[in-house]
Amino acid sequence: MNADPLELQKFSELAHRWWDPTSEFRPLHEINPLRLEWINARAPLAGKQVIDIGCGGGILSESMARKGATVTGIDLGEKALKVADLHSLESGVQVRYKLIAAEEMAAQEASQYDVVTCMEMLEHVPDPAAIVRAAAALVKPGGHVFFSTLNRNPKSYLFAVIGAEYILRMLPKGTHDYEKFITPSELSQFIRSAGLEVQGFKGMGYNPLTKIYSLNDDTSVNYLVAARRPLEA
Ligand SMILES: C[S@@+](CC[C@H](N)C(=O)[O-])C[C@H]1O[C@@H](n2cnc3c(N)ncnc32)[C@H](O)[C@@H]1O
Repeated sequence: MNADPLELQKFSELAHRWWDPTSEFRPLHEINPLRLEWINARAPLAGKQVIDIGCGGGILSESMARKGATVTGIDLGEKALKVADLHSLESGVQVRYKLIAAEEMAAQEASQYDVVTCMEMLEHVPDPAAIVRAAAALVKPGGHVFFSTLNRNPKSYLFAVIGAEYILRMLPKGTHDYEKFITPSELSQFIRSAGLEVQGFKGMGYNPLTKIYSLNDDTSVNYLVAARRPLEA
């Protein structure tokens, strides 16, 4: 199984606070409108079949469903999925949540999705390239795949680990393991090896003075990447 039990446990222990915008999940709540609009601008979501890999409590999944997509969210965290299901019941926003590995879902539902998203998840798995391959298998020819993760360099260590976990205390200590961060060139290689085309990168920055996140062209810490499965000849 391509999963680290300790990583899953970390998110499980906090799962009941997933939808509390002042909790450890505050950064996900704050970046969500930015990533949602970025995705929706590249792949208008209304009417699309979407799968969200590593969906957690469903912050992105629900927001994509609100845009009119039919969304499936998958994760290996049982508690997070329970929270996601409960929240969907409360909000009335329908999402199909499933406890299943991305690789297994890819074997069951290959080429079924117009859009595949996998945000803030690759840096928590032992074999991120296998998740990228699963995403490539799930998307239809011509469909879109979006990833976000953390770059690996001294600046990202300083900002994403020391800054976010120890100085600003935005995230619990130990949330991120620097060794698992992925450079844009490594991720590009995973994407191309999986048969997808890289469409573009976007950086995401945080200003600790204004406490505001924004999208920019600086991919040195947090970044997103858009990819596409070529139309078959
Ligand atoms: C930082 S959270 C991101 C949640 C969501 N993608 C978002 O951005 O709002 C990471 C998620 O990845 C999930 N995860 C970690 N390892 C996984 C694996 N091997 N397969 C599926 N999900 C995994 C965790 O359970 C958690 O829900």
